[in-house]
Amino acid sequence: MTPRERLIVALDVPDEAKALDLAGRLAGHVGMLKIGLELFVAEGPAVVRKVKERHPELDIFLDLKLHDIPNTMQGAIRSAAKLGARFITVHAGSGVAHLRACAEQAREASAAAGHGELGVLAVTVLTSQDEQACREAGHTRSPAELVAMRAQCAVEAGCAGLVCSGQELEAIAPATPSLFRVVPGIRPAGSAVGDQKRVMTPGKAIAAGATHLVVGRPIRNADDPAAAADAIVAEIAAALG
Ligand SMILES: O=c1ccn([C@@H]2O[C@H](COP(=O)(O)O)[C@@H](O)[C@H]2O)c(=O)[nH]1
Repeated sequence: MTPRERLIVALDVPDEAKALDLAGRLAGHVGMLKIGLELFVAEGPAVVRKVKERHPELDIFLDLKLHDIPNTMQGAIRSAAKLGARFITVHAGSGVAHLRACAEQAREASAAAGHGELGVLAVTVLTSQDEQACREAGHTRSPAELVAMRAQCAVEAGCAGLVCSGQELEAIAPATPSLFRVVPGIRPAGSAVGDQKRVMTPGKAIAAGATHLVVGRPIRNADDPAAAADAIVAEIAAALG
């Protein structure tokens, strides 16, 4: 995988026009585009087809963070496979059986759809949650302990990968050698942290074992998003050595 292929940009914009504009500026500078709740709720699956049609070279990551009964999540996964998405996210907190149902459905549905494999990524603990947020949500374990437990669930369930913060990577990388470790909460030095709580710079996250970085505001809000993406790709390349 090239350094550029490791960079995923979050298209967290309110409509298709803004998504296509940002995708156009970033094509050739990033590896994958992430469509999340804001854009998907506004524009629906049509925006996925439109972005893919304009930029067939860029994979689409559907970050819908499914959290429901297995039958309902499996239906959403069949629909995502028909759209030709590369990744879809599922919350890991519901346990191995739920994750396994999703991972098995993704393999079956992507084989049937013939678009290439849809990988299920298990979201361990949101990077916007710190110790206090986990306590308030009723957990007695720390974010790091929860991430380790849920990473194990992702392995047992046969998920393609997991989502965690850079801060847990060193602990979980040895136990997840064949999984994609997709890391949001990425902040180049000096960038505003915003609502993220467990953050890391691009270089440190790659050095700690991230396979992919997810970056939103530090690229989207830059005066020159393509130049901001290039700087992160250069930091990834330097960390890979
Ligand atoms: O734990 C998670 C899971 C997903 N995300 C998503 O990543 C991007 C991050 O955007 P920034 O603007 O760089 O903070 C965003 O789309 C989130 O929904 C996450 O941040 N943490």
